Amino acid sequence: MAAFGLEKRYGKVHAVRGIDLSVTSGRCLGLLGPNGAGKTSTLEMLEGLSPPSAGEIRYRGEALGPRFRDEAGIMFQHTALPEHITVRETLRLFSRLYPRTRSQDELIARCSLEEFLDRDSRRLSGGQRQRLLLAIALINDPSVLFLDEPTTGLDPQARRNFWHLIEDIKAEGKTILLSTHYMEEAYTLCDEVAIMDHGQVIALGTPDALLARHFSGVVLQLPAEALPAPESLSLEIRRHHDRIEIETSDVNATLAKLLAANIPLNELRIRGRTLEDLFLELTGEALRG
Ligand SMILES: Nc1ncnc2c1ncn2[C@@H]1O[C@H](COP(=O)(O)OP(=O)(O)OP(=O)(O)O)[C@@H](O)[C@H]1O
Repeated sequence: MAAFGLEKRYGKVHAVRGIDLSVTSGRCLGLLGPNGAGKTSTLEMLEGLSPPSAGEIRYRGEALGPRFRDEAGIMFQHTALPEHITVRETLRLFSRLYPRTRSQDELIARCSLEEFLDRDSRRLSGGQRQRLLLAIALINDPSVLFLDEPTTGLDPQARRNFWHLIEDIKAEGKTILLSTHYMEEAYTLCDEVAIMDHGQVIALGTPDALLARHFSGVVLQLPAEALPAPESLSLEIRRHHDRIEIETSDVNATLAKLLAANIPLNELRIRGRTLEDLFLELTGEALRG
């Protein structure tokens, strides 16, 4: 699936400003960016639900048509589920909408729905609801699956559980397009990421290649109070509210400087670079969750 010169305008709002994307069959592409970056607008165009203001979209070399609709599955960011019916009945209801469906038992097992099958779908926890919405998106056994911020609002454990389900679905060979503002989610699930900001793609590639292209070295973290006057050390330092971070590609030399200045290192931590750092590097702004 590919898109060229994609744009979306809502009146005066130019939400998507000319982006090119492609995802190969069986791979997972992540659209990553802060609130308002244009991820949902882009996904809705790729899903064939919202006409682009400019640009074109191709699926298996053709414009989006019946074949695409037959082979696509969508998990929306907000979905109203029918009320007063159980999870099992909800699945049955949605199954009737498709000529070809995956077996219910398989869907139930794939999305771990067993324990709440007979519960009213309004009584589900956040994680359970997302698993049901995922099952609904998989009913027609799609080749390409769209997930719009599937774990927003979930607690960390539920988010990780959901990631495992997506990994299993990926292993079935499905193509996945996913939007998220969680860098770790993109890093865990996506073969490629498109980092978006203000309606544009500002970086595109595999997570590791993007990090390697922009960074060398690691980040040393210390509590803010450990370095009362860090400026005097001529190190590359970034201040956060409770800690400072020192970027370095020569850990030995940096540690030697800190030791020479009698900086207490008991609480020193070392971390690698993340997609979060990359966003900060590219835009000068932290990602707003
Ligand atoms: N139907 C609409 N009418 C007018 N403006 C819209 C509409 N949908 C989105 N926008 C605007 O377009 C811009 C991009 O929104 P979009 O929802 O695509 O971003 P997003 O990256 O998905 O954000 P979020 O992470 O909050 O879902 C925002 O400024 C938003 O307010």
